Amino acid sequence: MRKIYVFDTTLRDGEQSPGVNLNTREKLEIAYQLEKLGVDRMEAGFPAASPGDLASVNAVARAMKNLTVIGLSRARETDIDAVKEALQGAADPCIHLFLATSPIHRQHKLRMDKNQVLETAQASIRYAKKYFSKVEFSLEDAGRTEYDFLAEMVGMAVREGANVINIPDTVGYLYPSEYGAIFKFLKETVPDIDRVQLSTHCHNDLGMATANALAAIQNGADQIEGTINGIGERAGNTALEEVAMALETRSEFFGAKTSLVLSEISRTSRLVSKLTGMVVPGNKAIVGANAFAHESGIHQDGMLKDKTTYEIMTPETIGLKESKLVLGKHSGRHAFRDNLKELGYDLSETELNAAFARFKDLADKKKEVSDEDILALIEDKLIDTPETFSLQTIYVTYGNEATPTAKVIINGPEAQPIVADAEGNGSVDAIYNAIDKATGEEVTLGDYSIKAVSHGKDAQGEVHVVLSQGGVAAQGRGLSTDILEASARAYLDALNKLIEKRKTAVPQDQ
Ligand SMILES: CC(=O)SCCNC(=O)CCNC(=O)[C@H](O)C(C)(C)COP(=O)(O)OP(=O)(O)OC[C@H]1O[C@@H](n2cnc3c(N)ncnc32)[C@H](O)[C@@H]1OP(=O)(O)O
Ligand SMILES: CC(C)C(=O)C(=O)O
Ligand SMILES: [Mg+2]
Repeated sequence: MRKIYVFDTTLRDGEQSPGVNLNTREKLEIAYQLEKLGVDRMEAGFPAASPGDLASVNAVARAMKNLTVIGLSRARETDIDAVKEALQGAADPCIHLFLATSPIHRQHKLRMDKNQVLETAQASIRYAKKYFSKVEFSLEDAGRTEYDFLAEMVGMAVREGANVINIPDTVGYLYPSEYGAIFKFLKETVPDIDRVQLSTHCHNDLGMATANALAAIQNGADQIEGTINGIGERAGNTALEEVAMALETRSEFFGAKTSLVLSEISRTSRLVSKLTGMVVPGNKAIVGANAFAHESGIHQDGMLKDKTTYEIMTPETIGLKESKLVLGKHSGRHAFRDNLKELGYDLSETELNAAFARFKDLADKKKEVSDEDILALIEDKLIDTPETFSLQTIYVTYGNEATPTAKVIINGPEAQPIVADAEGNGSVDAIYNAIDKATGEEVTLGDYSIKAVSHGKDAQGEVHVVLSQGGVAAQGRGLSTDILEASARAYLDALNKLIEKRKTAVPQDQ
């Protein structure tokens, strides 16, 4: 299996993400985690950018004992001097020089012709070689550079003694077959190309950064440059975790592997997200919250029968505990039953069907149904009290400067539903006054409490009430994604229990 070297640039190109600014302490924290992840090379920053960046690169350089620490530099002596200063104390220092080679960059940005670019690059490699035994040279915007000029520049860098030559698709422009072809061309054309390592560095402007990096590997690249979570300039860089897992999962296809400690991927991703403030989208490959989560019934059924039906890699590989079967409106009975079993409930087929119907009702209202939601649904119905009164509908009118009013439609012992309306001190009070009117029951509200039983804006609210009547008290519980509905349900639940207690009460001896 061919080894692909991992060059992490989270601390340099990753930090170039708009809005991201890492201080020395944060850079060090990420660096230690990248070391655990097993990256071979780490670009710690761009020392000429600012005194702060120089200091951070130096702190990282001194801290890392088992890997190469790299500082970025333009093709300028002052930048190279800054890298020299920043990498003092590094166990294995390397300078990364770059100069753009494409016609667009030559003409508009550098305002240099081909010769000037060649000579500037050559002079900078020569200068850097005086101080560094390891030099990487990057042809910025190589992806949009003429083939013959690429070969000329790479040939020069090989002769000048660069150790690694990087061929970036700086603006994420190329299609994998085009990008791969450049590596093939250089391998076949440039004399002594085997004396250097070729490196891939891709950006994700058209969403092809990972595919392009893999195409480069297929065509002879020895090193992959990228960032954790794919952060970086504009749409970001190649996500290292994606390439590492593609090589791992399709090893027979690529015949190449990184030596990353894959089980550290998830932890590294979380840390980088936390410290950079760049949230990982739920659907992000490998490290997104949904990457190992399944919501639809047919997929969940497949997963329960055999995980390979819907997972091409295991969550354990990247350091996660397990896959998730998320219960939601697309889930089916298999996953629902499995979830109930995990929660300690083994329901009969009839009970399961009834519970499943209630679950689907709830799932229509909520994005995700949590274990707490399921428990609340099941336990509420396991202790079944006959319902003398049940809620059909409530309407509430509320305004902070108006008296709240409520109208309720209640199913009672008669065939015809009962309609009543009332005012109150607040919305809940108005609902309870309307229920009293509808049921004709006189009860006293002893206690009222409310809590959320799951999380988020669409959490279920659970209301507890205690009602009393003639010295007899009963508790009621109501559950809904709406707290006013939960309040009404709790009141009716307690009322039904009071009525049951009244029916079964042993008459007192006179
Ligand atoms: C593809 C990449 O990711 S490259 C890395 C990009 N990262 C960064 O730019 C972050 C750090 N950069 C900075 O802090 C600043 O740009 C500095 C300190 C490096 C330079 O700042 P300034 O001196 O004010 O120059 P400014 O950034 O405005 O312009 C860049 C200059 O560098 C030149 N330049 C650009 N690339 C190179 C290069 N590889 N080699 C030599 N000169 C270069 C530009 O032509 C321009 O030169 P000019 O001033 O003669 O027109
Ligand atoms: C500095 C170079 C390698 C770069 O980041 C790019 O070309 O994208
Ligand atoms: Mg880049």
